[in-house]
Amino acid sequence: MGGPGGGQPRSYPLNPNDYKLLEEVGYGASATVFRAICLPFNEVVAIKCLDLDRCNSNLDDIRREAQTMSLIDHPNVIGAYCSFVVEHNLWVVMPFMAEGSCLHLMKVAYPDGFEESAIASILKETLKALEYLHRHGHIHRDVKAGNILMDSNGEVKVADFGVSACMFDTGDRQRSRNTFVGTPCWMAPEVLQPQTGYDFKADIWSFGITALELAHGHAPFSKYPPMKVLLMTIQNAPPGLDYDRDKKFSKSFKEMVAMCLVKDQTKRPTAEKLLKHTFFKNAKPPELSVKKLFVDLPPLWTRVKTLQMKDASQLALKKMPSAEQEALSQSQYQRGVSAWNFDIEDLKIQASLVQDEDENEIPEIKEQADPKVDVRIKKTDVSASESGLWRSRSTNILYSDQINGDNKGSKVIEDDFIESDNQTKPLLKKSVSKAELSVPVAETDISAKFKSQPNKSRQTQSGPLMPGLVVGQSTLERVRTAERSDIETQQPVEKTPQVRKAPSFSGPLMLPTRASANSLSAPIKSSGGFRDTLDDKSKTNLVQIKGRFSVTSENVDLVKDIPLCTVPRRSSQGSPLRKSASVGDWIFDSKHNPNSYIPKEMGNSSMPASVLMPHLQNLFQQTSLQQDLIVNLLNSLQPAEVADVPQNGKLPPVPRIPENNGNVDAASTERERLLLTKIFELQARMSNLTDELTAEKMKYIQLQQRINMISSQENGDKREVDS
Ligand SMILES: Nc1ncnc2c1ncn2[C@@H]1O[C@H](COP(=O)(O)OP(=O)(O)OP(=O)(O)O)[C@@H](O)[C@H]1O
Repeated sequence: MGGPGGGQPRSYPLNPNDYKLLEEVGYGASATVFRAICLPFNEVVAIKCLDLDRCNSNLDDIRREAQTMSLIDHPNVIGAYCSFVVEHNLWVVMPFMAEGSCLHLMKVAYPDGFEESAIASILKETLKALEYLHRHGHIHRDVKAGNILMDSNGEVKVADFGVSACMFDTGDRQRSRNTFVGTPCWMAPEVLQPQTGYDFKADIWSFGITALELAHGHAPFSKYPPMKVLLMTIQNAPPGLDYDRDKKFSKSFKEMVAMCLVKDQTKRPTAEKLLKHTFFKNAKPPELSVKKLFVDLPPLWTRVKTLQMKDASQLALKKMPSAEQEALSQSQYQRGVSAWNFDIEDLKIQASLVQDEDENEIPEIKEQADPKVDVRIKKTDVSASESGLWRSRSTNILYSDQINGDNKGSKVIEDDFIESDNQTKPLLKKSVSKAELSVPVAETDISAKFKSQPNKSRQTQSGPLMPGLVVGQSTLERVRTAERSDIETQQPVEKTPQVRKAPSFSGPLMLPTRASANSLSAPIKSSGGFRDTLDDKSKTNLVQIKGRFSVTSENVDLVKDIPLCTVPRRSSQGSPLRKSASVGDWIFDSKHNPNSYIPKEMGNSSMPASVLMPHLQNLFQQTSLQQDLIVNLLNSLQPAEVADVPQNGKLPPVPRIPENNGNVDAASTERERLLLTKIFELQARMSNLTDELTAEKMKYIQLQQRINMISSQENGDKREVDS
């Protein structure tokens, strides 16, 4: 059978000299995509150049990934013809999609979105791809207009499934992804909530968001900072097509979007079911409705260049953010979101601190238009077996056990894949030897040229390398570099041709400490798909892994901030905790610290009730609040850990999370102990206060009795005097 997208199978050369790189046609967090010619076949292809320097995986891992990639074969999922290593880059050769991504197209020619007939066709093709992926146990997890590619005949393919995620999720890619443009607008609520777990229905949510993106030209909430978006996704009603504002769209379109954007994932339809919706039944073939979108447009590379220039000039005009904004941004990013590693309560606190100048406005800023609000929170770790699967025509191999989710050893099955339109057929046929699986490493002239050009040498951190041989490469500083952070927008535009500047990570969006990456392309499991290795830096900050999520030391900072041995004295106005749903309102005044401010006279039973009462009330209030705090702290732990918390004040053994295989126990011990110690302190404090309160209540009752006695005595005396 054919390669990706059908056609005759043929082995694409694995030597970079057999390809001529032409224009740059796209760029992502980790890669630059070029139009290229495969010289022996005289065929136009796309080559995605991924910088391996930013990948923590060794070559074996990469090789394994490349093998796994070869699973995918569907007309609506972009596959790879072959892949090979060129020095410190992985080149992935794939079909060239001449019209680029829907996002690019909207940015260039349809800022307010496409018309419904085009949307229906694009979405239908996308949904077919999702149905295929889900049926084979994979979640795309990055469905969005930027990952839907179109060819000039109207063909639609979903991209970015796999290699980039799996290659870069364990290390610097995290940093690059988190400082790169993008917002969490597409993420389903359950994905944002560590406790809930998620499955392939998360893609259906993202699909619904993508529908809105195609309808409006931008994703909902795209004008807001990421933390705000996260909170809005969790707390607000789901976005949708408005019956008044979106009059031009049909009822069935609105209905379809509403079905996808249901917060309860179990109530969302499967891709298969959704395909049967009237909206898709009536969709025209893409060659009729999509093809016409490109009429009169310049070629893709010209559009990409125009976009880069436009974005560059916008950035130049953009005001520098104030010092406060920068500080806030820095704090948000450092403490709130670390890739997928965040604590939702911390996030809420951080989000609540974001200025809300125009919260009620309809979001207008286009996706990726404002670098200040951009952060990518998405794919992180992808283990080999979980990764996206790109076909490698050079090997045409896949592992049956990978398909079946069986991890026992790699039984190799060979050759071509069965076209998946017939959804019931198995993916594979024959078998070949494992020895044939290796991804060749090309030691070539190009490698030498890369090495020999000092200004084109490898970049530090996240900047993908710009191969020196690229023809027609942009002469502008890559806008994407400038887009990555506010601080980067302040840097002068680099005019030097063919030199890619290493992106700065020192700006407001810098994430100096980051916990591990998490799997995003895991085979479908509702939760617990986590795992992978942690980079060194993250290990030191990792406190705990909760399902797929890690809690970093940043996450517990707020807990740490809470005074435990002394009653907190934060005012409701000044405390960063005051808006937190989890911590409650710290309304105490220092005057009411029970330790130091219970009047000595309290011990005196002759104290009048009117004096005693306010103190008792205050004590009671404090105790309740502290109880709340303890409950919240306990809630922030996994149930198993809560069960482990001893009642005798001794530290429990550090909880072991099954997924981490003990790898991070050592790293988490310190923080966990700290947290637990503080919980015990709070418990002890609460118990003391409860005792005090009980004692005071007793005194109060005694006082009342004495007052009653005295007053009845007085009344008796008075009556005697009167008589
Ligand atoms: N086969 C292709 N043909 C034409 N253009 C492509 C092709 N593949 C990718 N592109 C363009 O390059 C861009 C970046 O590609 P891709 O999304 O795969 O990179 P990435 O680094 O994985 O991005 P991301 O940051 O979304 O993870 C795409 O948005 C698209 O515009």
